[in-house]
Amino acid sequence: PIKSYCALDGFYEMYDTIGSGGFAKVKLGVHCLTGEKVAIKIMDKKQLGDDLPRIRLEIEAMKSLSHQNVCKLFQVIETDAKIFMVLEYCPDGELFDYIVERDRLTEDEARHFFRQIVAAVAYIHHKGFAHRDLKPENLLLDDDQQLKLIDFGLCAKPKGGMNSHLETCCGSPAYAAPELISGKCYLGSEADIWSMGVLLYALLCGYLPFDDDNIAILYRKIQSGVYEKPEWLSESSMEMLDQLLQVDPKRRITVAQLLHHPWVLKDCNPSYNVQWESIYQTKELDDECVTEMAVSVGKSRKAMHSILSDWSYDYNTATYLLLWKRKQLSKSVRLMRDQQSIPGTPVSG
Ligand SMILES: Cn1cc(Br)cc1C(=O)Nc1[nH]nc2c1CN(C(=O)N[C@H](CN1CCCC1)c1ccccc1)C21CC1
Repeated sequence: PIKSYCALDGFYEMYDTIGSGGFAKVKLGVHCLTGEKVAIKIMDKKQLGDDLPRIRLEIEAMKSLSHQNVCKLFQVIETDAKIFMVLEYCPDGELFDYIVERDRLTEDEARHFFRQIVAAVAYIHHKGFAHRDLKPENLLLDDDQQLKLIDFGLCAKPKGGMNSHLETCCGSPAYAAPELISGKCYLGSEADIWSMGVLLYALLCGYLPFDDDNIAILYRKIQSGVYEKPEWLSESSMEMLDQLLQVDPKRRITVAQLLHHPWVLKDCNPSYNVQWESIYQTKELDDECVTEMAVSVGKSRKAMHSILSDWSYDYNTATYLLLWKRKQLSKSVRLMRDQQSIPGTPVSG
């Protein structure tokens, strides 16, 4: 462990910084009770300034999201000066770097990733959220080529549901939908679909469909909807891109149609519908995990069950979710036992 933060002492061991953005940095951490690696996003409240509400929004959004392709929030720690978000660690970094290293992906590999992006977006839309900043930098790889969507700081949960319009122009210009950059009211879901088109183009081509150093020219290119179609694109890929990159949002494909689009489902066994449903039933707690936690602190299962049912995103929530993640990966559902607390256990070494 390197630098320690007293708020984390004894709960997490801190290691090096793996990412730093404007007002935050992300450090690799280890959750002491399970030994699982986590990514801890550390924000200084003073530096955040009036960005603080964005972080509150990101935290509330991530608390309600539990999906195999959405980066999981395990715990939130707030001190006078800082906010710590304990998040899922993705050891293989950003999809952005994965594409750059390979120039571009084959159609099959692009489809493998695009399917997961469709699943994640369908799920967050179903939960009433639009991400509004979909790009390869916000998609991380875990150690078995599974994508995890991150950075919900710009997401929107429209008051009137997913069919009510938004105004704020935000996100990264090259991925922004025409209606969003022309200052019109827009539907977050439709803007996300456009960004998925830009994302799919980046996967298949290795560069952006609309690009220019001059922002005004970039906007004109986006609003024209005209983009180059390199010769390595198949007919079906071009058709898929056309349906995503429709300038008129009403003519753009919807996420529901994407879920059973032939290009998305190609070479899939028929039963495999894109798993947009979350494989996590966050509601009922896993008995084996609850029991292991109860035993390790000498509480009854009933007492531990009611503590965990509050979902207070404290250390107990993190311990439960990390144990549960281990169980999903058929790893042992065991906690590090504090040697001293069990009488008669010889303290090793
Ligand atoms: C880059 N990298 C290389 C390896 Br190997 C692992 C990683 C890595 O970052 N893994 C990782 N696991 N979990 C996370 C990360 C990074 N990460 C992030 O949240 N990373 C974002 C990256 N954004 C993309 C565009 C702007 C910033 C970030 C946000 C604020 C400050 C710093 C970084 C989380 C916590 C969710």
